[in-house]
Amino acid sequence: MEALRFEQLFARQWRNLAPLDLAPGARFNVISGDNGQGKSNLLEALCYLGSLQSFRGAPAEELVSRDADSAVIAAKVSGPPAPHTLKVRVHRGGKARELALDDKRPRSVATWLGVCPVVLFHPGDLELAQGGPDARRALLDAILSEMDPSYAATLATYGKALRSRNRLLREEMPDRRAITSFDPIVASAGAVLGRAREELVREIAPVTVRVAGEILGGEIPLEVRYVPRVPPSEEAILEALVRSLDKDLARGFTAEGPHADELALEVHARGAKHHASQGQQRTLVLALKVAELEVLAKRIGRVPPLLLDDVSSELDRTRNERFFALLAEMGGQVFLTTTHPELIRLAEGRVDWHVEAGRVTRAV
Ligand SMILES: Nc1ncnc2c1ncn2[C@@H]1O[C@H](COP(=O)(O)OP(=O)(O)OP(=O)(O)O)[C@@H](O)[C@H]1O
Repeated sequence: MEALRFEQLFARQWRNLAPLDLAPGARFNVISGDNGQGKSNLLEALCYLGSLQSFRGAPAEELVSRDADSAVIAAKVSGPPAPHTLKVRVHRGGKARELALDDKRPRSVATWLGVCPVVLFHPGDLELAQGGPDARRALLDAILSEMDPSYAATLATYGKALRSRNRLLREEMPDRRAITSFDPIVASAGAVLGRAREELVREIAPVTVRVAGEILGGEIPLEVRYVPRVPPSEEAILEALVRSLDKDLARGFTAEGPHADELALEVHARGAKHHASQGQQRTLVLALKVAELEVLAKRIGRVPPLLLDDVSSELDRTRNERFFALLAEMGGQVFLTTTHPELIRLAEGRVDWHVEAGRVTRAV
């Protein structure tokens, strides 16, 4: 399968980066440097070009260099069906960002997002194994929204209806009729979300288990399952909403529906949060990201770039080596940041970059 690749990256006034104009390697780009030098800022620029979001949740204000009013990042992207150029200008002070796709305003944000989707791992993703179900649901929703803009629209419809229903549940004199008027929309949108998530988990679960097994060097009894609160059918959700109305009124929120579904990650048949070692949790999260990459590649017919922030510090030496061996077998362009480039056991197709005080140079 062909890969989507960043062929040229340009940045001006982006965070602490000095003016940047570089031609990344087609396979592995190892970005090293001490703490606080700008490695993640570089990865954030690539991620923003692909997803129009900062993976640190930063507003535009923070992306612009402290002594500038606006920042520009741009890239040439190669890969089927055609090469493209992406250019974004973000401003300080609330002015809307400007997007140029092949030098023209894109027809929609969805058009832009379809050009070069990326898969990102950053240390905050450990929340997927160590935190509650919210982060895991959000991962499923993010993957599905990336693959299908209509999923994102259904998610927005569901969220809006749920918030309205919850607001009415909390009123001093709740109006049952008004509350239940939202049930059909919660049920129909909810069933679409639940079925799509169930299907996605059927695809990512075997990949996650296989990859985690490979990194851990053997079979561990690992399971990845979708556990819906209510079976994802319109009738079942509607029935559950009716059944729990009295309880919902007492608690002031809607208990039933896909907002309460779980993506269960289990080791030895117990939740990874409490029963997996830190190394196993990290492995599981990296394996989930590789699964995301594989599933996304299959759906869009191209391998998206993989961005790994500070991945070498997540695993011990042996597991690191196994992880990099696995990456070497997979196709596609990879960018990874590290403070210890010597720990990155990649021989072929490797280009090293060094970042110091925001200046990015080719390392030899
Ligand atoms: N808008 C901004 N303008 C100027 N400098 C900024 C801006 N935002 C962040 N920085 C600086 O960028 C640096 C952090 O860069 P970055 O997060 O990329 O570090 P890193 O090399 O990934 O480090 P670590 O290894 O610690 O993760 C800090 O020195 C910070 O002060």
